[in-house]
Amino acid sequence: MRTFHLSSESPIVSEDLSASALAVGFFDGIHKGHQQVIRTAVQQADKLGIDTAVMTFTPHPSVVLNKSVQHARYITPLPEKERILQDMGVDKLFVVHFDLALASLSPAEFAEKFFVDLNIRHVVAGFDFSFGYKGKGSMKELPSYAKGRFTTTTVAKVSQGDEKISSTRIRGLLNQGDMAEIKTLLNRPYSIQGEVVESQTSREAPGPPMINIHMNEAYYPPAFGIYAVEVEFRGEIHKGMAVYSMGLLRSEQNEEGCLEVRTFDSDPYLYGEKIRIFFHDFIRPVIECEDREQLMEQLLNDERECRRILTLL
Ligand SMILES: Cc1cc2nc3c(=O)[nH]c(=O)nc-3n(C[C@H](O)[C@H](O)[C@H](O)COP(=O)(O)O)c2cc1C
Ligand SMILES: Nc1ncnc2c1ncn2[C@@H]1O[C@H](COP(=O)(O)OP(=O)(O)OP(=O)(O)O)[C@@H](O)[C@H]1O
Repeated sequence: MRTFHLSSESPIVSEDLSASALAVGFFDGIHKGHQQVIRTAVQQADKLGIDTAVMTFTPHPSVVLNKSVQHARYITPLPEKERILQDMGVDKLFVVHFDLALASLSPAEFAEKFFVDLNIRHVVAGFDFSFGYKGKGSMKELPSYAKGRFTTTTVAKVSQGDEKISSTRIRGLLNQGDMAEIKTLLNRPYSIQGEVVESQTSREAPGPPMINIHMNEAYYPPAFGIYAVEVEFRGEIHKGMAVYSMGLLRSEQNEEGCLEVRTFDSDPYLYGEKIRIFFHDFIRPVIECEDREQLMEQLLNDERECRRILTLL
């Protein structure tokens, strides 16, 4: 997959682009609804014998348009999106810089610059996709801008439990730490990749060493708490538990949050390595421990509970 960075000032990439079927939207999370849109583009591309492309935007429009809730952190920051889209068989990813100039393009201008000029022959989006100045363009009018130069497919609403699956819904579940429900909406566990910044035996916690991870600020953070996780490093998956907290005993508490994990059956020295944490379930909120004994007992209970959950996967 190739990634192309575009903006309203430089919309056309310098080379002649091969024809594509395009899925368009912000796609934060690449949840089941998004997957349906992207899979439809893959099917259309196969039918037409052309490439599959996805168009996303950066940053989130809410940031540029100064909305009351601004999404500057993502369920899937750009590198995660690239990884997932590559696995879905996408050939080209267009990352369009979202700024006020882009937001002021009329729907017709947007369709000219970002569909026709990029050699898009088919456009797929969901029932609620809007584009162009004040979001005035919709899938209903898109064929009138296409003037026969591309065809369109509108994907019907994908719901779960009578409610639309959306990035907003998943952000709400991350605020509650409801990783089990998130897994059903994403069709995969929520995961983050981070670098190990400390790999040591904790003064307080019993058992194998804690691994402290730097969680990139671009990720939308989960609720503080203890989670049953799988950890991927050096090409292998290990069962374990994670605590996401303000930095429990540290003298400087960190508003951004600290992520520590402990794997049950291995304790390699991972300093500086990139590892991936898959969040499967919420175990409990962070509690204030009176003494080392209470913490040790709590951690043994947590480990038992995590092992039970992870065995059922
Ligand atoms: C899965 C897990 C859960 C934890 N939960 C708590 C907790 O609820 N309360 C607490 O005070 N410490 C808890 N700890 C311990 C702290 O996260 C931390 O490792 C310990 O306080 C040592 O901190 P230090 O590295 O600053 O010395 C937990 C550790 C692990 C591995
Ligand atoms: N549940 C869904 N069913 C069908 N299409 C969807 C669904 N969710 C999103 N889409 C489509 O996927 C594309 C990307 O949508 P977008 O990024 O706005 O997702 P969203 O989950 O609705 O986000 P948000 O909650 O932030 O509004 C758009 O074409 C949109 O219409």
